[in-house]
Amino acid sequence: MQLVGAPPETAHLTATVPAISKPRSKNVLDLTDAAISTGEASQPESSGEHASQAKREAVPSITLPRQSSDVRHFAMDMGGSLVKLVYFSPDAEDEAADSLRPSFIGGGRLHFRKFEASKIEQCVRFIEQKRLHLGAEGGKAVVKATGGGAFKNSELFLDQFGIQLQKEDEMKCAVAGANFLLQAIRDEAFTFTEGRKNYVAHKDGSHDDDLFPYLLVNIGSGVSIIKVDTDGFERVGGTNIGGGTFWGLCRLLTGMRDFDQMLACSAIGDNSKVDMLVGDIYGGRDYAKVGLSSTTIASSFGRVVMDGGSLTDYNKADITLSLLRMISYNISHIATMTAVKHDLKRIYFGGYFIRGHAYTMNTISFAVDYWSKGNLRAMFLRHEGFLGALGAFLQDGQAQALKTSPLQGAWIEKFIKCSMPMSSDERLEAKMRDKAGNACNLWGPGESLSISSSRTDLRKHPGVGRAQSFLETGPTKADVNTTSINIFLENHDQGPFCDLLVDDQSGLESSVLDYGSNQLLSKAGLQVGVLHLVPTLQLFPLLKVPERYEPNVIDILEFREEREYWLDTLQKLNPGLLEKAVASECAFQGTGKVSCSDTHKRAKAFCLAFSTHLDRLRDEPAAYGRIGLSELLEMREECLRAFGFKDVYSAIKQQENAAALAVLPDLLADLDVLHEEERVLALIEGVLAGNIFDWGSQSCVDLYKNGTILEIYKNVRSSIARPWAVDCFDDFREALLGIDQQRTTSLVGEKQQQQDVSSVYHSRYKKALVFCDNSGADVVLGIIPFARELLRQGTDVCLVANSLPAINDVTADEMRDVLRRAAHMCEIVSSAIARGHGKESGNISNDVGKLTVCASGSGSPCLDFRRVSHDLCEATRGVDLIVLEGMGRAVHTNWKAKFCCDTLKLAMIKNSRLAKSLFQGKIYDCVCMFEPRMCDDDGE
Ligand SMILES: Nc1ncnc2c1ncn2[C@@H]1O[C@H](COP(=O)(O)OP(=O)(O)O)[C@@H](O)[C@H]1O
Ligand SMILES: CC(C)(COP(=O)(O)O)[C@@H](O)C(=O)NCCC(=O)O
Ligand SMILES: [Mn+2]
Repeated sequence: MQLVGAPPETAHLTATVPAISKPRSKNVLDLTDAAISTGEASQPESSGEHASQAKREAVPSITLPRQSSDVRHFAMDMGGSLVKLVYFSPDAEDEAADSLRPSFIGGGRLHFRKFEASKIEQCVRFIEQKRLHLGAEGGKAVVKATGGGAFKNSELFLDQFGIQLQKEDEMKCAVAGANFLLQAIRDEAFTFTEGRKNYVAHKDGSHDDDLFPYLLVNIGSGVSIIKVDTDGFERVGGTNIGGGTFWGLCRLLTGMRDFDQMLACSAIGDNSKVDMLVGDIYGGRDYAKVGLSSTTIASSFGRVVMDGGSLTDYNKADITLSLLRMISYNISHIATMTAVKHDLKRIYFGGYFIRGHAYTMNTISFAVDYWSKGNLRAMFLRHEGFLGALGAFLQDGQAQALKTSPLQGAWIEKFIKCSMPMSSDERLEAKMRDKAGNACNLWGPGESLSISSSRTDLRKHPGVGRAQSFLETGPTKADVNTTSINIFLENHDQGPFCDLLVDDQSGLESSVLDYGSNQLLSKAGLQVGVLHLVPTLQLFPLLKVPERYEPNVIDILEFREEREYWLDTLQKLNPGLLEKAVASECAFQGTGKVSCSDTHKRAKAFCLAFSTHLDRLRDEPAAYGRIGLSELLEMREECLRAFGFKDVYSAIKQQENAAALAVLPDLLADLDVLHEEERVLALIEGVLAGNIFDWGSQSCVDLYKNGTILEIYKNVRSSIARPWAVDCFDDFREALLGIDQQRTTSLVGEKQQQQDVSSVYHSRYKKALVFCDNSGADVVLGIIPFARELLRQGTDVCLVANSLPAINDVTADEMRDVLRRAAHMCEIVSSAIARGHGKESGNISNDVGKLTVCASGSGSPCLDFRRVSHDLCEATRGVDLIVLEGMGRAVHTNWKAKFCCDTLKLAMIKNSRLAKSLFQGKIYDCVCMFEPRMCDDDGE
């Protein structure tokens, strides 16, 4: 093989168009592609008491990937009970992330915090610590503020920071926040019935009739009831009996001060001890004539007088529950009547009172259904408490940008879990506080920590939450109740019992368990009720019906068995992954760079965090929104990254690439002597055989114990016989080769004779996007020869690979490297690369297509076409063939996806259950699915 035309080492293989930068003034936020995330990963925190307190109160942050980094903004909603703060942090500060994800530069996140209004000094200190008060280039930050506190605290902010709060109307802000969330954030709204969240699909704001008009019931200290329409809003009602009423009365009657403690306490209450029920009045009977059952509350707290009781006679839990029901029912009643009066069909409940609390939401849902006679369903918002603060934030000049930016597809959610990456040993000290508030090590010398579940406190609270300790011996679990509860942890080495406060419903609140400055257990570990999202990219332009696109083939939310199978499967893969994660860094031991004990701890922490998410999903499948297997697999990668594991399979990928590259020239020579028709088959077989190298599948990992990659490849290669489980090969060959004059002649004339390959036929495709899967034999011996054939026949080829590592998938950078090396072995590849750079090179004719590489924007083994890189979207120009390779990209996701051009899906199925459920097949079956273009405007 002649070696010509290898591009210079520095050359880039991508022929992507530079990102289109939108005109943007300094103080205008660019909301394009915004999304939500709770990740603290990009937020190195100061470790002070207040900072960590505030951190525990985080809710999902919203990512604005297109925001320029010189804007500093924050906004506040200063209510009667709570001060809500929304602030923006540019991603550019996060150097680690920058180096990893070039396409996300210029992004940022909106973070959410709350403070008690009576403790405004905590909020001030937080702002100081975060340096939020400092504007761009040493100037002052722009601060929008709403709520009464904006007036009340005006001087405080002027004195402290020299900041003049820019006051905004409270109703306007609540509405702006709600509209924004409902239109732009996927899975923001949900109904809640019998403990189950059902997300409400809006058509991403593109169809206003889907959303407007609606009634917004904001339950803060008091309640505002607002009618919202496309062109404005009106406060049509309200009630003074609100969240503040509950908080205040409960405090008076029970002595408790903490709102969440109150909610937790109510969980074990029995309101019939305090409330007068219909049955109490009717001698145990129903009042059937008007449809009241004997158990209906006739009079909240009415029983007290009946019993002649005084405060000390009543249990705190009973009082609390009675209060919670009284207030929730009352608000729901008024809200429903208001909706009916204004003929509104949609009713959303917001405000911090709801607190993501299951009982509150169940009560409201029941009451709305009851009073509307089944005509209305209560809907809730994930960012319930932050409508006003978010709305205030959006008042800052950027509201215009929001109105003009095309929302559809711009704000798409994705979930990440975990806390920020840990680098220092100090951070690795998992800390928790004992009863006296002193920090004690979670990992003691013997690392033996257990949850003593014998405590009656735990038994009393049947619950949905779950606490876990992570030990050498495996996790110990204890059930906890629905909000905060003391779990007594016994640290054998350290002695003391420790309190672990678990918050499960909303994930907003505190845990006394802290992982360094990192709150491993509260955020990453016990991750409760919070959706984590990462930057949104763009909708892939070649999707046939974007509105109906659903990446996942299996619905793990709907089907319990499927869900449990995949949760178990991922759980079982954890120990092997932990081993690989450790090996990926400990191999470098001795260079002084990585401490192995640090690595071990992070690996264990990763396992704990990820397993905890899996457990959480077992208990509450919709906890993180409508997620599928693709999101689970991605969550695993995000978790690894968050615990500092950048590329667990890096060494393996390099070895496999080298081994495969060593035999590439021979393979190419073998292929070149084949007749074109046989060659196309051999090439597809090669792709399918190469796809067996998947370190994410347990069966494959077991297989690798029995041979080298080349042995395995050869074996598989020789046993890949047609017909495959799904076999559209003939159609593809037909589509590729076409029946042109030249080919017909050659077939008729000299069928058996070997030919000068480059002149036999011309591919019918102008440009192919090939979505590649794994490193090693897969890309080198499967994809490269296939792509080379297309190139030789004049098709331009863009090889699309991950932006970030995921299992052993090839990344775009690795792809460039592999191609550079392949170019030394093959003239076609080197010429095609040069042509991809706009150069002519070598003595190959201009018939050779252009070869480019493009990063997909993904860091997952699957692919969600709702959010791919801008570069990829640009690369779709002129594409008439899409090739999706691998189980993750072509089967788990996109099996049913239809595109506006011919599509070839190639994969080996490395999971028995999947093979069975898709086509009654078995493990290692292959699929070669070919789907001709699906456009309505067919016919050129
Ligand atoms: N951690 C908490 N501390 C205090 N109140 C809380 C907490 N969580 C929820 N609440 C409830 O939320 C109410 C405040 O809701 P919010 O929407 O912030 O209204 P406001 O703007 O009037 O302060 C409180 O009166 C209380 O009922
Ligand atoms: C993560 C994967 C989708 C990657 O497959 P690929 O795209 O490389 O073909 C696959 O390894 C998988 O589904 N694993 C599930 C676990 C198992 O079968 O053991
Ligand atoms: Mn893969």
